[in-house]
Amino acid sequence: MSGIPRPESVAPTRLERLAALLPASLTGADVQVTGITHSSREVRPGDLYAALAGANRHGAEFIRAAAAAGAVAVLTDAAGAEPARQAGLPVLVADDPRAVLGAAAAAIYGDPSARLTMIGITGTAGKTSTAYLVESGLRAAGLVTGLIGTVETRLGDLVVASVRTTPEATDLQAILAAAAEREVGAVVMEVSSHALAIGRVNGIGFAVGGYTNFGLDHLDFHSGVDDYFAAKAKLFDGRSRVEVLNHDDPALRPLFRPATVSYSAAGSRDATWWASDVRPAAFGQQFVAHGPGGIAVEAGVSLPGRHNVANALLALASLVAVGVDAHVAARGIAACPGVPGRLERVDAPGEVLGVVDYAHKPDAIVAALAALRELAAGRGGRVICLIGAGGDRDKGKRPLMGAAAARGADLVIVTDDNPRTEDPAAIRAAVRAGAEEAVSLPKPGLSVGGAVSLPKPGLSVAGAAATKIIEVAGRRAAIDEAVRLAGSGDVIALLGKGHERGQEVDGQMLPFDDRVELAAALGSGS
Ligand SMILES: CC(=O)N[C@H]1[C@@H](OP(=O)(O)OP(=O)(O)OC[C@H]2O[C@@H](n3ccc(=O)[nH]c3=O)[C@H](O)[C@@H]2O)O[C@H](CO)[C@@H](O)[C@@H]1O[C@H](C)C(=O)N[C@@H](C)C(=O)N[C@H](CCC(=O)O)C(=O)O
Ligand SMILES: Nc1ncnc2c1ncn2[C@@H]1O[C@H](COP(=O)(O)OP(=O)(O)OP(=O)(O)O)[C@@H](O)[C@H]1O
Ligand SMILES: N[C@H](CCC[C@H](N)C(=O)O)C(=O)O
Repeated sequence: MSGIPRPESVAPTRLERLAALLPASLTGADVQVTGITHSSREVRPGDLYAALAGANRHGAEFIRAAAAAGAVAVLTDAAGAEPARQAGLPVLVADDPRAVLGAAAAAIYGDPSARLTMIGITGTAGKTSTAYLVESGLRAAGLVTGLIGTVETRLGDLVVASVRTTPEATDLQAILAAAAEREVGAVVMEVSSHALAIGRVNGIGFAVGGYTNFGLDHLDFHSGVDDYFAAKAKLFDGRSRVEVLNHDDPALRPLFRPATVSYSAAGSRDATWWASDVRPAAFGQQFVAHGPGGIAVEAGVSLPGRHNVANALLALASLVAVGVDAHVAARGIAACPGVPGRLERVDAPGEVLGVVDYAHKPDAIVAALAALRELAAGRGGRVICLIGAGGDRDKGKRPLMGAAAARGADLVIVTDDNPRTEDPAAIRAAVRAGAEEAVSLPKPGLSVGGAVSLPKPGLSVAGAAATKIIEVAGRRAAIDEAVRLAGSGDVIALLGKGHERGQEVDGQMLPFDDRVELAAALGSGS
């Protein structure tokens, strides 16, 4: 079992009711169900098992296993109906069961999102960071909070590791019902493009939908950039009462409407919320947030980089939209101690600053390195960047990631990041090719803050003449090499793995935490 929380008590729902609601046709007895899952491995007694057609298998193959585990009925498509009948279970047949899964789960768990203030955050980069800042603001307002995202799921004091960024509809509705049981008042959740595309958040009305930015990612899942954009746009199809969009990202323009709340870290006064007087404060930053009616709030964020001013403004605008006082919200955001694996400082002695960041796509690399370059400049040091790309994922982004690293760092060490089933040397070669191409071209100015300048796929990227590029096989060896090459004042940035605790090689998850490895290497002086 995955450990995804379920509610303690659930009022039984009759299949006839679900059949009328979804709609679906019922064959067999009108039994009652007390839970729902899409995975035979997660079935609990009394569950409705949703047997879905997948990219690899049809869930109908697992109906007998689900029945053995205690499933009392099946929700499926026409192809799954016969296997369900053969297993002796009543069956609900819907044209597209995945599309109605959210509605079914919401009905079974008593429509929990209607009892919660829901804040959904989408965007290519910044969802996790913004969600933590929102949660901190909600807490400052005295609410019991829920947070659902890539790193973890938190319901009040309960913390469980997340399986993915946005849970499947069945799991999500169970988590929300458990949240409501635990007196949670407001939930902030990351909404991935996968989730919107396959309907994981169907059945949820959001008080706020927030959008960080649109860049290059997940073209292994989406058929193209337009499809990726259309998936994210679904959060703004009427399901979010207030829509908060990044004014600085021109890609979001098509989604702007008269009632849109916008924010600008670049300080555009055309935005509803805009930042001025951005200044460094220890590792983080302070700024003034200007909002509707001429309000000006002293604000801060404990993380560096203009992109984190953008994340903080989005958090502030979202909090105000759900009724939190702007000053309270700003205090809460500033009090957030940091986000696991997002520009996270490594605790180690010495004159080298070690930072771990989850940047694993081009614009995140641009943003992270821009933030660290400012810090390095203040320390009179260089930026040493360690970068790899994940195996069995979008191959198109690899050279662009290499190029972004070369443009933002003084020294790039190309190494491995979850090679999965691929040849690590071939992945490194693709990343390195992009980095080397960038080095051969003139270095451009970098712009950050939503409108991160991002090389377009297929086009040449502007360069980084003075940057040195080396390749080291094996992440541990690469970290040791980074520490060996670092001098006083330098910043070592390990990009790509952030909060991850494993390195996936050939189907095996080997324990590996960048934060632990870098601290050890810095501590021993490698
Ligand atoms: C691309 C994608 O989203 N795929 C999802 C899809 O998988 P699929 O269609 O391939 O399913 P399948 O493996 O063919 O199996 C078919 C059905 O049989 C069921 N099954 C399968 C085996 C078994 O023993 N018992 C069983 O019941 C499965 O649960 C599934 O419902 O349906 C499954 C559930 O029905 C999801 O678990 C699965 O997410 C996969 C695991 C996944 O990795 N998704 C990632 C890419 C994802 O969602 N990422 C986003 C974004 C992250 C980011 O921003 O970086 C996220 O929100 O995490
Ligand atoms: N607003 C932003 N604009 C550009 N880059 C950002 C922004 N916020 C964070 N980043 C960068 O992207 C990385 C991932 O950030 P975060 O986890 O907050 O985003 P995410 O959207 O949840 O990412 P993912 O989908 O990869 O889980 C960070 O480590 C940082 O380098
Ligand atoms: N949710 C993302 C995370 C990628 C992180 C990076 N370390 C990699 O392995 O590419 C994925 O699974 O594609």
